[in-house]
Amino acid sequence: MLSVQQAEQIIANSVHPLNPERDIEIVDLLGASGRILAQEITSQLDFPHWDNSAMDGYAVRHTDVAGCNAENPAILEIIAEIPAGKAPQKSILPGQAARIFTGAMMPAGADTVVMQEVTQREGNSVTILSEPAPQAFVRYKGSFSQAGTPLLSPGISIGATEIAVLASAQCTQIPVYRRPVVAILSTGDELVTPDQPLKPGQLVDSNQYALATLVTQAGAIPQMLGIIPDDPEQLKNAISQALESADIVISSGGVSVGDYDFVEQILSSLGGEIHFRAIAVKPGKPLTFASFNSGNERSPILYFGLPGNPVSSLVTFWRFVQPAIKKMSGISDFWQPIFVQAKTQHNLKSDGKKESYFWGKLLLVNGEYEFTLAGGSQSSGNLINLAQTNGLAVLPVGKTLVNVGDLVQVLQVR
Ligand SMILES: Nc1nc2c(c(=O)[nH]1)N[C@H]1C(S)=C(S)[C@@H](COP(=O)(O)OP(=O)(O)OC[C@H]3O[C@@H](n4cnc5c(N)ncnc54)[C@H](O)[C@@H]3O)O[C@H]1N2
Ligand code: MOO
Ligand SMILES: [Mg+2]
Repeated sequence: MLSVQQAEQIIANSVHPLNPERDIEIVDLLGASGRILAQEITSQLDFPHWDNSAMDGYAVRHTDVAGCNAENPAILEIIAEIPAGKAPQKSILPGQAARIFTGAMMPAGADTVVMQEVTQREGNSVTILSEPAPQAFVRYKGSFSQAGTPLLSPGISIGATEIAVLASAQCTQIPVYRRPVVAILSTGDELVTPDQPLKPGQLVDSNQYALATLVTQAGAIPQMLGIIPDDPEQLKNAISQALESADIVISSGGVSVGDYDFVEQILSSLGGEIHFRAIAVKPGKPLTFASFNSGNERSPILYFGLPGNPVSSLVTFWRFVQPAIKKMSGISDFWQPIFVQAKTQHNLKSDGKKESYFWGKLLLVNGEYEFTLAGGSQSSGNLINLAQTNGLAVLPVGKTLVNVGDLVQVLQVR
């Protein structure tokens, strides 16, 4: 059977990131939050835009205050007052100073700011009681970034700090990648929507809602196609409809070896290339991955047939689908799953034949991660104790036991 790492590689090789020319949208500043930048941002502005003061105080010529102290102060004539937002009108000549405030433009002639706390003011003169360092408290034009220098690179995720840079650069129409569209369908005759009363043998379709939530969190647009019965004709129609409009299609259920598991045969009959239909992972063994060449300008459409068991479908989503969505979305870094090392608070046991995932809580305790196994059943059919978990501890193939207090790799989820 294929290893998790082989499956991961096959998926990564099949993902085509969105096209930075074709797959872009223009959004406004606040609309850029959480989006992926598609083009480099430069500015014709220097940062700071002009020499300005970092303190409330006095703009002086350093040569006028060199060597001064409380016993031997420098006394200067104040010839101007420069608040923030006003251009200075006068140059500072020897023996002169300007009253200046934080953020205000430095006047010509001055090269240093003396903070107000080491001065005494009397009418139009100021006494400097302590020598400042040359150029103290001046933020020089272009010293943070010069005009024409790239400010933001394509492929980054846009958050508050990037929005601050875009606003400062007066960039209000921002080219971002469109969000990938991910179609989601649930298969199973036993499934009903959450608002329907249950008849014997029926079960609520929880996967569709959990997967739609995770798709949104991954930065894509979920297209919920509902519950499709275990009927080859209806399933075929639903999947071919999903392939029309989506970049990625996710189904849950119908990928095992039962008489009502039709997903693989339908993918083949629709011309999909099946890359694998089982991997050595627990839970999630029957994960099925296929791609469809759309023939035209579009990149291949990826199909993930997730196992129906609720935990299996979420574990395989976190481990395999989420990185694929992120890589497709145009992000250049940080699309890979994040693993941390944690000290386990419980023994973790596996038969060593498959890479095994255990769900629980990852907590930072005194700067070190601890993993606490979720209480109750670790059955892939038990979604109840998956709530409020945020980590999946991983035992690789060949590892049958991790003892309490030993380190284990944990995949961060949520
Ligand atoms: N003879 C074998 N049987 C099974 C094997 C095997 O190797 N040999 N593998 C088991 C494993 S492991 C898994 S995982 C499941 C995968 O089954 P399917 O993907 O075919 O899924 P279904 O049979 O349709 O459903 C399985 C289970 O999950 C429930 N389910 C399905 N969809 C949803 C949904 N949208 N929301 C909530 N729950 C759902 C369904 O009712 C079943 O209980 O196969 C094993 N069998
Ligand atoms: O893979 Mo199944 O997911 O073990 O229940
Ligand atoms: Mg089945």
